[in-house]
Amino acid sequence: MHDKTLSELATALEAGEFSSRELTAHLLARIDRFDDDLNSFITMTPETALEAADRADAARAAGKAGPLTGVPLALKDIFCTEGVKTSAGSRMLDNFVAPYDATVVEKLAVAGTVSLGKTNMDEFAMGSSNENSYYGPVKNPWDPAAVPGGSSGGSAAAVAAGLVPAAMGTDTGGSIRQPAAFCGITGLKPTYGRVSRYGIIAYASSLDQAGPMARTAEDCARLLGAIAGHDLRDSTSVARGVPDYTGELEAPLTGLKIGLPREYFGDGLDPVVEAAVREAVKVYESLGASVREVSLPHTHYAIPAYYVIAPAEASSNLSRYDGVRFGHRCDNPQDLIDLYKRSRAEGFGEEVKRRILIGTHTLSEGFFDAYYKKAQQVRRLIRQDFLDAFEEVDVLMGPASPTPAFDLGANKDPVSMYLQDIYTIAVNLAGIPGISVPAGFAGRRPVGLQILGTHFAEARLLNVAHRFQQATDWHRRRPAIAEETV
Ligand SMILES: NC(=O)C[C@H](N)C(=O)O
Repeated sequence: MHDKTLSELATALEAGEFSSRELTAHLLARIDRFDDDLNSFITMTPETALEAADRADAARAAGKAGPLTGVPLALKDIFCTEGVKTSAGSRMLDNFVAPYDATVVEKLAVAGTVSLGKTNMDEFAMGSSNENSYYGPVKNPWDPAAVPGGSSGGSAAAVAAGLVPAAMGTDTGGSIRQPAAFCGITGLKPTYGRVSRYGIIAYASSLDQAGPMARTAEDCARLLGAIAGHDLRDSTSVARGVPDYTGELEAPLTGLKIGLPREYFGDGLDPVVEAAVREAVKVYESLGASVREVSLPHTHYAIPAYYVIAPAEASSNLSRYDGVRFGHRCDNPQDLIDLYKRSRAEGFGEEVKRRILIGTHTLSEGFFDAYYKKAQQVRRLIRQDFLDAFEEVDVLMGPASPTPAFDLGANKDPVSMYLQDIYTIAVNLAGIPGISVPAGFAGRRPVGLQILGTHFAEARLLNVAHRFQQATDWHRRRPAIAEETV
């Protein structure tokens, strides 16, 4: 069963080949068997999963099943789930049981999906390797010496290893697309405002966006349809109808105009990654697309602008963890200041502290204009680069990451880790959608092709990705662990 994609599982459930309970029990057994080593889950919820599976089977028997009824999945541990620990990968929230469901969680439950548990992640989504988790690093299912990417590394690894057909991630600067690329799966970051952020633990509120991670674009289309939409509880969610994202998957690509940003093929790009991306572009030409070079001239400002804006917003969002209301509280505080100081010193990890310090500094009096305001101005220029490019072409293509998955422990210096985000973070600054699809290998390690579209062009991106997956089989390749039986 675990060799099937989410869409294939939905069809099999509908045909009565097996029940949701059987499928759920099978995947829970796989997680039990393989995840001690992989470490892709922080919390498993087997009892509630089996109950949800039974409800799904009952709904189907009563003729009330929808397209996702009974389909198992997992949630990054950043989505609040009522009655379940929601840690954000941090010691600070190790004791936090969310009192309510995030909108995404609620919508997935209404759609009849079955959550198996909460996946590992970089602490508060800060990282590109999953090495910043309080719960330890996650291994890449393709190669245990490699990282799975981050921050949604647990979600990506769980899908690649065949523990779940899909998982939810969040992407502030690449956290869905880069781990998807490193683990050889498909990951979509929707337009900012497409999916409600209500109940998602906030990192950088003007950049955070949730999206699906699965094996195929078709699977992502089904899931996006279930989670997208306006939400009165998130004022940044956009009041705009949700199209049927599966409806346009098959549209032919004749006449599609592809732009290759010159800046995405420069220094620092691994030649094997570049070759895979260029091969993928040739596949598109054979499908009737035309290709031209374009320029996104402010690309090199994206990392500095992001690493001012994201820490600034994080320093403000993370000020709520004070040891008073919830989260980690130090033992025997002497007074209020001691309580704040020690609770925060003990609860946060190193990278989170670094970003709080940077963010607090850039927002402080005398520095705000020089850093934060300037970064916001640069952000506008970056957004304009994309809008100009989309006047000329329909989609942009390039690598999701400059290298394939790197070795655990290889990027100890924070700046070299930040440089990993070179091709993904401008997309968040601009608010546009992006998808990473499997496009080859560098040795055993997968390579991702990133496809970008203008605001709310998700249906087009999914169509472009789906057609590629009909013409190639990279997304069908599986690591040895996914072939192993329990
Ligand atoms: N959260 C993300 O999208 C990952 C990014 N590397 C960051 O650390 O901010």
